[in-house]
Amino acid sequence: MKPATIGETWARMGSTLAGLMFLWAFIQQFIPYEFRRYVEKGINRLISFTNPYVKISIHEHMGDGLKRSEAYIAVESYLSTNTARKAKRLKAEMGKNNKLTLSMDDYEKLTDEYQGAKVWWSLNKIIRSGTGSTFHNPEPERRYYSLTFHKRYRELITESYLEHVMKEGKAMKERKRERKLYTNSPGYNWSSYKSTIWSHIAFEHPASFQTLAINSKQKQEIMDDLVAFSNGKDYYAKIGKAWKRGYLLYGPPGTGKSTMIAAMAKLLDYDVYDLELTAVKDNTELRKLLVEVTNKSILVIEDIDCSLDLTGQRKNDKAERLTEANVGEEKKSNDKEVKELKTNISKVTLSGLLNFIDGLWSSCGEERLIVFTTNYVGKLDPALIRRGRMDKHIKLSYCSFDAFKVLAKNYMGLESHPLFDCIQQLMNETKMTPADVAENLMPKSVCNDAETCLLNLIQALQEVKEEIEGPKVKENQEVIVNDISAKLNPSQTSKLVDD
Ligand SMILES: Nc1ncnc2c1ncn2[C@@H]1O[C@H](COP(=O)(O)OP(=O)(O)OP(=O)(O)O)[C@@H](O)[C@H]1O
Ligand SMILES: [Mg+2]
Repeated sequence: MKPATIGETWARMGSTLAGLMFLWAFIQQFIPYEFRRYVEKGINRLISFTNPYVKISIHEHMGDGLKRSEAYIAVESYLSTNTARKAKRLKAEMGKNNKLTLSMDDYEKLTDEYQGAKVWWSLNKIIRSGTGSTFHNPEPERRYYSLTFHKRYRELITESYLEHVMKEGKAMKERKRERKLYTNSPGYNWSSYKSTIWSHIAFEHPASFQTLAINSKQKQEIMDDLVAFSNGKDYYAKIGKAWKRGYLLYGPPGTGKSTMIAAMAKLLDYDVYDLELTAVKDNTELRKLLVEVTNKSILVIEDIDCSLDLTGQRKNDKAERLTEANVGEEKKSNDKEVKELKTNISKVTLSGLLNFIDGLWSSCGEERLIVFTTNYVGKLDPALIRRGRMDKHIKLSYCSFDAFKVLAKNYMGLESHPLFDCIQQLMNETKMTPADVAENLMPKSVCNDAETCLLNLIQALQEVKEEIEGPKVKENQEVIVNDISAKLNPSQTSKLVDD
């Protein structure tokens, strides 16, 4: 008799195993559970002994289940390039620049080849039943990728292919990354199987350092500082400091503090975490939030003077007043309000915040900027803003002529105009925020041209000056403006005076 080939032997063993499995499936319903488990274990051992394939699982959530595993995310990105070409069932999601990104659908399989070795990837999920699911909180699903390959490639796959997948996947993720704006919104559902306690949207703010209207020297200095920080990994390691930097932006409302944060995020391609401190219950919750902040990000606390002590203090004061007035008819409603006020007071303390910015917790994660904004720098506790915590203090002030030129270029495409001299003179004598200047430069109707916008601005500047110095200024200024206007456009000569 002719000896069987290796292929035939495998085929025979496979069909015998399949027959045994079928038989087992039929008889197991008549066998007690304990015994069934024992037999199943034996069958699995037998299969793994005869099966020449190795399987590696990469789960989406590891350990405490809060954070998505980096390995899973890298595999997801790595496979996404193959997915569009090879997979038959795909999932589509809106990605960067409103482009659809495709990824494998659940239970789909893909093949890949690496240095002559063929591997199979599949996306599977485990559904945890019995956790009391509802319509709004469905059963939690745990996804995982399975990688299958022949055991003769074990070394190649575990030592080289997986490293290649991680490296390529991370690089692809970086290329496709879209910036995100995170918030710890108070109405957020803190369900245990959400992957993060922050909620986010895509961050597509149009502001950049090119459009930011501040003194050009100050702008260059800030940009250089930011770029040096983002390239400073080795430097921070050398000096033994956590790779983070604090910025305090202060100045009157409408001087561009929030706009600058958007410009910083665009320059460095960082995510923004907008921390609403008053919505954080206590220091423990603060720590939880901060541990979740990813690298390459800006953690922002806006209006820091209103966020911490002061708000808590004001609420405390009101609660105390209401408690004192607890007599007669009002007692019941006051009691309710006191209770509400007391439960809503954030128990985050200054020391809790400082501990995070500067203490041991500050070293978790790297390449992070922390930005505080305030209108009243004098109200802040000096401990909070001392150098080392807030390394760079940036004052944003009223609109200078230099800053006005940036706005004129952004809003009207103008680099020079005869009216600029008059505006420069007025700007030296008055104070107007960039937000107000920008508003005056916006056309108020479709037929408004650049010159009308500039005249509007001059009028607004005159009004501000008049408030400071009295009406005599206006008369003098009108003469100057009308002279220029008459030269520019005789038909509009008396526009300002008529207005
Ligand atoms: N320096 C600036 N450069 C360009 N635009 C500016 C600047 N300052 C203000 N603006 C414009 O004014 C608007 C308000 O500015 P922004 O919100 O950045 O001010 P802010 O300093 O954060 O104010 P607040 O203290 O009230 O939060 C922005 O939408 C922006 O268009
Ligand atoms: Mg702001």
